[in-house]
Amino acid sequence: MNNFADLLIKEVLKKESSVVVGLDPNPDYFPLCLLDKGQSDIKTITDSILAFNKMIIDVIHPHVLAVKPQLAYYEVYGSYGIYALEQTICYAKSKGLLVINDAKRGDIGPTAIAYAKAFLGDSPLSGDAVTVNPYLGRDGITPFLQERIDRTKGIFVLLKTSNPSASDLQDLQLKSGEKMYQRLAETLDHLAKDTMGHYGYSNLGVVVGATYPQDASYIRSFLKHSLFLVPGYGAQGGKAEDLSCYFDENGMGALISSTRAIIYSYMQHHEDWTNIDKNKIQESIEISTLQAKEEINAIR
Ligand SMILES: O=c1ccn([C@@H]2O[C@H](COP(=O)(O)O)[C@@H](O)[C@H]2O)c(=O)[nH]1
Repeated sequence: MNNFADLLIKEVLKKESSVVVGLDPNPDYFPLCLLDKGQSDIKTITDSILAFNKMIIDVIHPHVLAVKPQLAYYEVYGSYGIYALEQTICYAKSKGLLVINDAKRGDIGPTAIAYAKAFLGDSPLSGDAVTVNPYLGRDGITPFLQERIDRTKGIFVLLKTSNPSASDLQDLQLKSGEKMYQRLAETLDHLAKDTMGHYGYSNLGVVVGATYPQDASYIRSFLKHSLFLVPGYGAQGGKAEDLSCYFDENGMGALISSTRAIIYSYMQHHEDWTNIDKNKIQESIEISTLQAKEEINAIR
C-alpha cells in the first residue's frame, strides 16, 4: 500500500511540478470585488476568505501538488474562520490537491494523539499532512506516525525554519560539537525508517527553509528518507537557483512552497489593484504559479 510520500511523488510525476501554494488569506489585501472595506462583520469576512481561496484553487490546481493553509489566518476568526478552513480543505481535495495544514502542533503524548486525530484522522479539518513542532521531543512526534494513523497521511517536522532568528536555537552548538538541528535530524532519521514507502521516502518529512541552502545541503545528504517542505521561496528572498541541493539525484524529495508571491501577485501586477475584477486576480495568480513551476523545474 502506498504511503503519503508515494502518493505525493506520484502527483509530482503526474503534474511535473514540485510547487505548493500557501493559503494565508489576509483581507487587508483583498480587492473590493472580494470585500467591501466598510464590511467588517466576521461572517462577511470569512465568506470572502472562502471565495478568495476557491478563486485561487480554481486556477492553480492543474499546476501544483498541494495547498498549505496556515492555520493562524483562520483561527483569528474563531469558529467562522475554522468553517472557512474546513470548506477550503474540502474544495481543494475535490480538485485533486493534497492539503498540508501548516499548524505547527506538538504536545505531550496524549495531546499529540488528539492533534493527530484532528489533522490526520476523520475530522473535517483533516488534510493529507500537518506541520509538527518537535520541541517536546520524540513522544510529541510519534503519535502522528502510529498505526492508528492512515499510512497515506504524513507530517513535516520543523527542522531548519526559514526565519531570520532560526539560528537562535536551531544552530546552538551542543557539547558533542553538533548543532541542535543536526542532532534533531539524527533523531528524525531513526523515526523516519518506520514508515518507508516504495520510492524510499518516509511519512516523516521535514521543514527546511529556502533561505538556508548550506544547511539544506547537509540535511539532504544526511536525511535521505525525508521529504523537504521548503517555505521561504519568493517573498522571504529564497531563490530558485539555490534550491537544487534540496532535491535528490532524481529531482525528487522537495516541495517548494510559495504564498504571498503567488496569492497576492495581483498587487505587483496592477497598481490600482483594489479595483480589479476576479478575472484579473486569477490571471495574475496563474501567471505567477506557472512562473514558479517553471523556475523550480529548471533547477530540480
Ligand atoms: O520555516 C517556516 C515554516 C513555515 N512558514 C510559513 O510558510 C508561509 C510562508 O509564506 P511566504 O509568503 O511564502 O513567505 C507562511 O505561512 C509561514 O507561516 C515559513 O515561512 N517558514
